Amino acid sequence: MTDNPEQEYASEESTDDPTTDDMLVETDVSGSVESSGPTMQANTVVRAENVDVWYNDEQALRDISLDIPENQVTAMIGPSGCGKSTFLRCINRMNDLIDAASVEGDLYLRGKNVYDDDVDPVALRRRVGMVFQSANPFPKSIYDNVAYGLKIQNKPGDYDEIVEESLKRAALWDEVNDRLDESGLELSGGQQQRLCIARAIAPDPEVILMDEPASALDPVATSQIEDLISELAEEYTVVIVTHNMQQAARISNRTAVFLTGGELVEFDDTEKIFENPESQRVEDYITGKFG
Ligand SMILES: Nc1ncnc2c1ncn2[C@@H]1O[C@H](COP(=O)(O)OP(=O)(O)OP(=O)(O)O)[C@@H](O)[C@H]1O
Repeated sequence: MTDNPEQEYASEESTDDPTTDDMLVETDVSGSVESSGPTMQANTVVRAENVDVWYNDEQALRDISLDIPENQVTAMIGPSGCGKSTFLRCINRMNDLIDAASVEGDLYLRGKNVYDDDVDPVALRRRVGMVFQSANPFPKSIYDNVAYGLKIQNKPGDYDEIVEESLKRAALWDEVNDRLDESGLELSGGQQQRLCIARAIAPDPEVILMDEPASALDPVATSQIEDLISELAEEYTVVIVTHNMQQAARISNRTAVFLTGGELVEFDDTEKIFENPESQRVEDYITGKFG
């Protein structure tokens, strides 16, 4: 346990030794839409129902309910401290790694409640990949950064092929294919972030969570990441937290607006949120009157 879930997540990934039980639970987590939860639209991948999160006595999220659709980019926006990252971390149970955090309510991945006792969070996180604000490649070669998750899971398959395909999908292959043995730490910031995206893609997750993935990058690298996110949504369901409203407007299909107090105030098509929001508070936020 730690106050730094990002660090814990990386070390957990790197030391994981999958068991047969993990694999069983993995099958459950990826089960059919009808598996054990509520009936939901066929294109709903993640459903939150009445989710509350506390850090000790402080409530960070209040009664959050929303459906995240498949093969789309869903953006989470809102002022600092309104709970966007906390919500993202509910989806792959990263909040389990924070001692002070407690989660109530239901969070389904394809109809299976990820907080059920029989769900192994490590198996869940193979299904729900994550990319963080600051690129965090392992101190290993470019190749090993991408292949590492496969190796520790003993995943069958042609690793060379998977590494190449993942780097291509992350729009990095052309820049690194002649130096796969070099350290991932020698890449530029934008390349490191694309390497982390390739690492997240390699185990073939269903959902990719991105927590401000471009906020530490220059405009050119940011634009590359934005293009990449739109392409990724053809294959994966992407959920992105961003402080940058223009970025949400550019790349997302749906936008959730969280406001101070951990409330989800509006969730709708991105165009509707930015052009004609229902809530005055959302309009004030979008137009920069506060936040
Ligand atoms: N590890 C933690 N321990 C205690 N409180 C926390 C922790 N992480 C977040 N919080 C609190 O929970 C609330 C929501 O934080 P969170 O980081 O989810 O918001 P956010 O909208 O993502 O903010 P930002 O945009 O600044 O990243 C804040 O009040 C924050 O102080």
